[in-house]
Amino acid sequence: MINLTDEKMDKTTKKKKKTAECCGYPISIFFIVVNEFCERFSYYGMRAVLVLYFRYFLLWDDDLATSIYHAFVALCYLTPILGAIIADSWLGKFKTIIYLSIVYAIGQVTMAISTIHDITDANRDGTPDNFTFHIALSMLGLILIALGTGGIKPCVAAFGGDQFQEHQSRQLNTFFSVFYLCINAGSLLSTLITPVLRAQECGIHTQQQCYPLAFGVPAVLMVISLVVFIAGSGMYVKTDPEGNIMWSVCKCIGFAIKNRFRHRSSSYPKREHWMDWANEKYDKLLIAQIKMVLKVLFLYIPLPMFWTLFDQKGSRWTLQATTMSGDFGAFILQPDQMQTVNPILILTLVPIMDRLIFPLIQKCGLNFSPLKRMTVGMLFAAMAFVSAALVQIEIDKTLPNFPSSSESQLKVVNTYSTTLNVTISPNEHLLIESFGSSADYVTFDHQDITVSLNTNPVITKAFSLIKGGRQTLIIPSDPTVMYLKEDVKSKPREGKNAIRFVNGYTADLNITNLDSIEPSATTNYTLVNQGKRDFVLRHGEQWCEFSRKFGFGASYTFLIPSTVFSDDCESITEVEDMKPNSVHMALQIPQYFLITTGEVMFSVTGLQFSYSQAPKNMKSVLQAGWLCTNAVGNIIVLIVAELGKLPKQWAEYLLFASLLVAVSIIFSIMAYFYTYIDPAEIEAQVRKEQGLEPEEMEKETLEMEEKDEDQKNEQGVKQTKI
Ligand SMILES: C[C@H](N)C(=O)N1CCC[C@H]1C(=O)O
Repeated sequence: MINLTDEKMDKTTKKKKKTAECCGYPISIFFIVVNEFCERFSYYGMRAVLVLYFRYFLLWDDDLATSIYHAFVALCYLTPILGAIIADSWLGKFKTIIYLSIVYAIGQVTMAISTIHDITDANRDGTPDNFTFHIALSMLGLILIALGTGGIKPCVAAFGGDQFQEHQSRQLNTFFSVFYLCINAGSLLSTLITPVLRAQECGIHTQQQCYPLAFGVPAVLMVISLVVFIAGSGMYVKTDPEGNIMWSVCKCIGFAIKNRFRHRSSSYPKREHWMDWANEKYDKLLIAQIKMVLKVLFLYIPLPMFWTLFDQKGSRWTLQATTMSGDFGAFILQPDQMQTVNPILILTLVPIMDRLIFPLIQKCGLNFSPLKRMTVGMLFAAMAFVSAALVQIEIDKTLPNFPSSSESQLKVVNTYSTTLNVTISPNEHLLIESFGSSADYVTFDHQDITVSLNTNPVITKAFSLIKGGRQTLIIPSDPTVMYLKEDVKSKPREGKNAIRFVNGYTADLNITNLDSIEPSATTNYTLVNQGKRDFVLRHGEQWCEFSRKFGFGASYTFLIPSTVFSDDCESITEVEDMKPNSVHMALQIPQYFLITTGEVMFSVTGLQFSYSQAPKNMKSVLQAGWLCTNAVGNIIVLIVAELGKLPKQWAEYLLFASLLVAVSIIFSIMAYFYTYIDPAEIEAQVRKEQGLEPEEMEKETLEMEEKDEDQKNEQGVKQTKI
């Protein structure tokens, strides 16, 4: 009885139901943040191994793999619109989260199943026999995941916000910070764990990289996320949707435009806002709510530019890291692991900003409003790209001088028994000792060359070089069969090292992990990771072991002499085709620090702002609008990647930085004209203007709800708590 009265009291005063609290916070938010942690673990964990799955399981090329990856990410940030419409117009946030989480979990399970190679590996050779099956299943899984993750994302944040009372605005802000911390804790753990799971070997018939485990664990986390959310069910404040609000919004906007057009003559008096042209037909409250949403959405127009820079962490910055050294002494960092610096910094910067920096700024009497924070956040991101450009300039100083598209480069390797005088027409003369090479590549601006060796008799041979390519002229023990071998002309991917062997031994050789190599032949490049690597050379019963410590991003040709077994591999000569990376990855930390500081100011604030400025019945819609800025940012990255790059990478970084500075200036001007609103206050004011005094409103609401309750009780329908 008492409970019912409390509930009615809450409803009449238009306040939300008070839920159980702990330290001033509703207990229900515990379930929401744990749910978000598990969901983000699931999402980022799956994302961490997705490109590798495309590349090495489905055997797609780099371009297709990265394009599909970015398209998937963009889709994940477009589907929030769908989720928001379902939540605000039809099911309400609670049910939308549950139903779409089920879709999401099914998607993750489908994805995990699609990675089991044994399903179609009838001949048991370790590779799937029916790629179409795996591609179709994984695409279905990805579509379900995008629908799920995007669909619930605007609802979870807004649903969390709904748990707070009007007087809890300080706690509400802290909630959004904690929410962001959970996102990043989930992201950090999963991006560390899933690549390790992927590197395990598993399988029924043959042992392969364990993609099913790497995708299976995120699937389990998604199920846990759903269970945790349902567990909190009894404690949530659940606001019901107010009919098909999106349809009403569209009709109202359409009518306002049509009506304005009909009355375009100057004889009609102007109206304050173009939406006021809907006054004739639509409720003033709906018009006021649409005005609030449109005002914020208009402000969002410049925001995708921030995400365009932010999302390049995973692409351009990771590529930059592949040209750097990740040797930190106590540990080795791989180029793609550098990305984990972002969530690590979020976990430290959010509390520092919230507890120290923002209160300090406030104490100094400065008004650091949300929109100012977002502008400063953009400027930090621009500075991050200036820092990336400076690092790039340092890297460029250490990079080899690669040929331009009209040039060709040539190096000479001599495995003949004596020193040779090599003349390359018209006027290149090189003296190359036995089992040695020319000091560096010689650059030609023409392709046709003639090579002469000072053997007796003189050997002369004509070659055509590859335009824009790098090649090595291999002179074997029989110089008459000298030949060209193509070299790598960019830094090997992922910071690996490209190595190959020239067989100067008189018979076939077997080398660990390589095919058998004939006398005088040269193997193709093999990529090896940083660190000490051992190779065993074998011919029949004879063998010797050869060890080499590798850095990052180098390329070597190893020359095997005929004496290789008699001196226990000691006489193998190393020719350095490309120097290892020398600029340290630690130099990327300032740019990560700057972009993450920018993210805290921009993204956490944007999340809070989108919630606080939205009318009650359109909270998810505005969250979706906010997430869409991220989708558009990703699409711009895709377009930029397709259009190609500026000739100098540092110039491209500076271009992006300048664009973001320009955009942040535009945004600050727009923000200057924006007046912060209290949507609840505006709604109450409009109601008052409509002639409903607060007491009358309360009475009317109470009467309506009582009638509603009686009807439901009569029908034996279980009462939903609001
Ligand atoms: C991992 C990022 N630091 C991050 O938290 N996000 C990037 C896009 C928005 C946000 C997220 O919700 O994942």
